[in-house]
Amino acid sequence: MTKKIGVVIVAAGSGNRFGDPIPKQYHTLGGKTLLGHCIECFARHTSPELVQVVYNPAHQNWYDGAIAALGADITTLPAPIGGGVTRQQSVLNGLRALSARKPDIVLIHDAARPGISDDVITRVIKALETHAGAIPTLPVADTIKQTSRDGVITKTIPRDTLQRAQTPQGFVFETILAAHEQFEGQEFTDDAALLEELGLDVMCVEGTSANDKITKRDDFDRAHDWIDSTNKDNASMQQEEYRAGTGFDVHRFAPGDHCILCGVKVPHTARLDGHSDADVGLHTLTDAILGAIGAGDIGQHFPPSDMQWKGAASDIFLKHAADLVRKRGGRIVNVDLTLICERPKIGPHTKAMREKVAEILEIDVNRVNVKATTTERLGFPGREEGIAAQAAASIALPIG
Ligand SMILES: Nc1ccn([C@@H]2O[C@H](COP(=O)(O)OP(=O)(O)OP(=O)(O)O)[C@@H](O)[C@H]2O)c(=O)n1
Ligand SMILES: C[C@](O)(CO)[C@H](O)COP(=O)(O)O
Repeated sequence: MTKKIGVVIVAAGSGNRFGDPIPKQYHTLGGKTLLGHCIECFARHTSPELVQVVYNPAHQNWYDGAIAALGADITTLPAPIGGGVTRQQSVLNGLRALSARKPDIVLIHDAARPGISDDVITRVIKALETHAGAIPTLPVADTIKQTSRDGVITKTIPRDTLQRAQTPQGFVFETILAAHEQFEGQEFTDDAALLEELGLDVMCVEGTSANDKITKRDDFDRAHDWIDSTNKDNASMQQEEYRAGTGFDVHRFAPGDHCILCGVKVPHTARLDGHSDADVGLHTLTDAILGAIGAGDIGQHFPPSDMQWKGAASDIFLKHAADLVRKRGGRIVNVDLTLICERPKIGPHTKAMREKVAEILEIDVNRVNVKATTTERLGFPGREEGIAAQAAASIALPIG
């Protein structure tokens, strides 16, 4: 009898060791997020209806962007379920959500392992014909040392019986659900450990190095190598194309004591005048991003005639543009802004401005540049009648 295969992909982690504002599972390789690669691979072994993603609801925008970049056949993917504070709790939430769909077996996978292959999945499923659990592993290649807390070696551990555990970890569904329910709140670092605790056999099958977990930045570079080699063999792999957009804006000065520039309050002898908070920096960046995705300009999305934008904080406009990029499955590669004025002096504020823009766009601060120039006292900026700004944005969008 053909077994009904359920899948739980855990993607609710925050990627602290990866150290980027965007959680690692939402970083892209070859036009798709790490999570997207996993979803597509498992959907091939079962149907998308049986693939349950576990996520952090605070990551909704990133999640939507990840799904938007996938093929049309993924549209029947169930809504993601919220995770817990530990991987183990996230797995349990996923298993509970999946139980109504009554799978016979379940494969539990880390979204942080985008290099999962059909072969590894097939080996795990095959081993489940004779065992309650099966996991992919790789033998340990290095000599393993046990050390004291201060780093002095206390023992050399024979490595011939040691294996590195990967995912997907496959189980008879009812067995692993019952085990996770029983051990809820106790700490285990993988799912196989729960069956081990119950004295049940878990079989090891051969994993692959491409399936190693992305934990730190270096691991991500390694995964880039994997995707490059996969692309050569797989014409259907989705590719990215790069788009550029530019923006330009001017706001005049009016009586006041500070300007809002890139979301930062900059003390000055005048304020900038405008329908919103007149943040010339954020308006210009918004136009550059809208330009790169062919989405018109800020005035079309937020008409000056609309009173709801009167005095509005311009964060809203820039965030809207970034959301449009993510909804198309794209990502912001970098933005570069030049503020053009004699005064106020911008230099002392560029760090805070870059951080604020990065926060609004939800990208790394290294992808944001803010600089300033004068016009040598020529023209309206030179006469200190207002501030002009120009910006460029580079966006990667999936092709096809
Ligand atoms: N509360 C958690 C913690 C982790 N995970 C998922 O479990 C997998 C393996 O965890 P790990 O590599 O530790 O991911 P993070 O928890 O995101 O990373 P870190 O420990 O560095 O914060 C990842 O796909 C992660 O998203 C999860 O769903 N829920
Ligand atoms: C489940 C796992 O990926 C198997 O290697 C690993 O144990 C997850 O551990 P982490 O500490 O949450 O990265």
